[in-house]
Amino acid sequence: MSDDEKPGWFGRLFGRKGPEPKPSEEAVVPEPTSPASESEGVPDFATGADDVSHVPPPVSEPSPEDPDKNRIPDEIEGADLQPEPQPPVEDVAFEEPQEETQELAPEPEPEPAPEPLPAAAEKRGWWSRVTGGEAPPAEPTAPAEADIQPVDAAAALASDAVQGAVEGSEKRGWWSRLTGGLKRTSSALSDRVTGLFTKRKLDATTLEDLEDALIQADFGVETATRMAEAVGKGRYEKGISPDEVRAILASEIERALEPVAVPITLDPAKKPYVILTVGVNGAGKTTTIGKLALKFKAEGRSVMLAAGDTFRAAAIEQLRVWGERTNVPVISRAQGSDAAGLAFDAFKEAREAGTDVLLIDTAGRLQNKAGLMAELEKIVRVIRKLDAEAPHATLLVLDATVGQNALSQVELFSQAAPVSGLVMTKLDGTARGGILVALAAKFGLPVHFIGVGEGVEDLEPFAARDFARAITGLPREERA
Ligand SMILES: Nc1nc2c(ncn2[C@@H]2O[C@H](COP(=O)(O)OP(=O)(O)OP(=O)(O)O)[C@@H](O)[C@H]2O)c(=O)[nH]1
Repeated sequence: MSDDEKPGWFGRLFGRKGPEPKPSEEAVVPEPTSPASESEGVPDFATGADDVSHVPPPVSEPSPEDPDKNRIPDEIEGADLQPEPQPPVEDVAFEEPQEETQELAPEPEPEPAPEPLPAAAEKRGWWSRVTGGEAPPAEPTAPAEADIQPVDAAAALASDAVQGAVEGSEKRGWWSRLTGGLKRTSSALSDRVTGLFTKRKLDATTLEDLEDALIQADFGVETATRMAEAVGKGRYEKGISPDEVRAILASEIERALEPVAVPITLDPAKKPYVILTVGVNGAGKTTTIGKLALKFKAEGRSVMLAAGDTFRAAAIEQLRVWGERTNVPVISRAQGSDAAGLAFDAFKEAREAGTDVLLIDTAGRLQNKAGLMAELEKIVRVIRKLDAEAPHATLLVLDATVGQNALSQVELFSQAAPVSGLVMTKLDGTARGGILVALAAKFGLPVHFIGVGEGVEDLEPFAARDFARAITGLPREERA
């Protein structure tokens, strides 16, 4: 289909979306009032990349009547990297850690008392299918060490969050969780498709409206255009049912996502296999680490956690509670300690204990963005003193509710750490789950896991076909 056959297609596409838009994906995609989607409230983690020059800022055109009307409030823009009213990190200076492991003080009384692993932990099968590896022998016991200062209210909150994640998992299958989690996106999309294609002949206006719906779901302009064109191909002035449209969209989405649906593969020769997790605060790093720890353990792998978000006491405590609940040792130090030194010590300890997987948490917020990036670079540099190939995987955890801002977060974090794959959380909290497709189109980074809820079973390996069908409201199709 040529542009001549679609009068007003691109004119409308680019002309209506802003006064002076550029013909690029980011310039055209509107963010209604904030970097996050309209439905998510006011996340304080919605940015993290305001100095990435080639990524345009979210829509912030002043209104002629009220210049402040569309201004992005300071508390949203860049808030994840603003100072916190916490004691400052003491040692941001690059003091490389010495070989000696620091003495760790006795661990405080665990609070609350750890509970047995949920049934999910005993479930096997999916992880084997994904990792393909043989389950290693039983876990050697490594000492749980910590010198965390007691954190009262924060600890209680963190414990509640972990408790909710563990207990909030009703016994439902993944497909049901996935479709439930993607409901907001799929309903919005499906309603538009039904409205547009019921008893109507397919014309340019209908396709433009479809394209708008896809853009609103954060698929990105390029992908939305391609998908709308696929629907229109050879069908002008003919009838097409909403289900046919959904099927075409699903197949386009699957095609775009198939190359990035790559499972994380743990190399058993690397002991420990070091996984660094990065991302802005609130994206779900700590929760993801806890859920992954549970999954790895369920496969019989031994796991150790490193509480590398030394900036926030609550983050340390949250990881400690995850460690208790999953019966996994957590290496931590007092708030404000050097995160790179902690990562180094944890690596050494995991190696000495013969641990299979070391999951390192990191801060998502520091006193400023440069500090955050410097800390990540330092962690990577320091653990490479023990193994030049470490970290063996660096997972960037992205919160789907930040919408197009996820694109700039990938660019920002990739500058500081060797991001090897993505985990997208909170797809249940947005009607704009198409962001995953936009990310795939732009970066082609492997998407290892997606999260569709707070429960431990709400994080699963990413499968392109299931996602494509769930997001378009189609029933599951079993592969032959
Ligand atoms: N609805 C929903 N909530 C999620 C999902 N993943 C994580 N969360 C919740 O998001 C919140 C933040 O998660 P954390 O794991 O604390 O995020 P973080 O990136 O470690 O944040 P900091 O510790 O602040 O750096 C918690 O309440 C989680 O339960 C998801 O897929 N869906």
